Amino acid sequence: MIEVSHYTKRFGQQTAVNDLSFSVGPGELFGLLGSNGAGKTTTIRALVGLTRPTSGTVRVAGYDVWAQPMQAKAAFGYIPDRPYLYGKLTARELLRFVADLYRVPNASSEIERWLDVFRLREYGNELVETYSHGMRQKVAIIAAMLPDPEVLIVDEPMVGLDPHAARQVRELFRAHADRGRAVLLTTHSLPLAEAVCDRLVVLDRGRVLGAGTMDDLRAQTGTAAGGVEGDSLERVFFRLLEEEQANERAAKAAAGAAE
Ligand SMILES: Nc1ncnc2c1ncn2[C@@H]1O[C@H](COP(=O)(O)OP(=O)(O)OP(=O)(O)O)[C@@H](O)[C@H]1O
Repeated sequence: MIEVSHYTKRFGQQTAVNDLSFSVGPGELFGLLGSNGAGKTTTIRALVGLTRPTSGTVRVAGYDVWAQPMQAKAAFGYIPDRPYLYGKLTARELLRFVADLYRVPNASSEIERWLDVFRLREYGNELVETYSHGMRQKVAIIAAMLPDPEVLIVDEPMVGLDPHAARQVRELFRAHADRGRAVLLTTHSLPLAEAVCDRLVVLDRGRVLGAGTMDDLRAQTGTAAGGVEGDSLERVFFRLLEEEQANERAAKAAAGAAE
């Protein structure tokens, strides 16, 4: 349902993402991890049609996001890390607007159900500009979920959410995937990624350091083979970064010796 094939994005001289390929199928919750500046948001922006790949292709629900933007955009919901919401609308008005755009069946009752889920019903007639950061985040999540999208694309979902809402959202994404949808999320929360993701890609400075299930990553970093089965994603993540740094030092030393 999501296919990223040899995606590369350059900004001037800088390569933000280099030859990234992965796919996310129905029923899968997929995590894109990496340090600051790794290329996560750049990848997400390509998937939702906000930035054009320098090379490679990105497809959502079978549609090339750049060649068939209307079809692709109808198939996914997007929760950005900094959502833009029309502040002069109330939450109900904004959600009604989204429901009309996507022709959501039983829109009124669906909107009320979602406002209930996030305990926003009593604030539903307040202007969004009066909302706290977390409340806006919840409205952005509802707006993406209302059309029940085949593909859900989420950039840093938990920022600003209280612990109760964060748990709800985690369960919501898992349940969405379990209903045969595809969910792609980026996060800095390794415990979150470990708890909900079926497969992961770890990026660093635009390159893939590791990819696969938790077991694949453990095998790749030698932590399972070394008898430390059950190693946390945090350990695996740091191991991948350490290995990358060691490889770079070795390459530099080899280059120095050759001069
Ligand atoms: N519009 C742009 N112009 C120039 N460089 C950019 C642009 N957008 C992103 N970059 C660069 O691309 C690289 C990857 O950035 P990106 O925002 O994708 O990282 P990220 O993994 O989402 O990081 P973070 O965890 O900090 O959000 C960074 O070095 C960033 O400076």
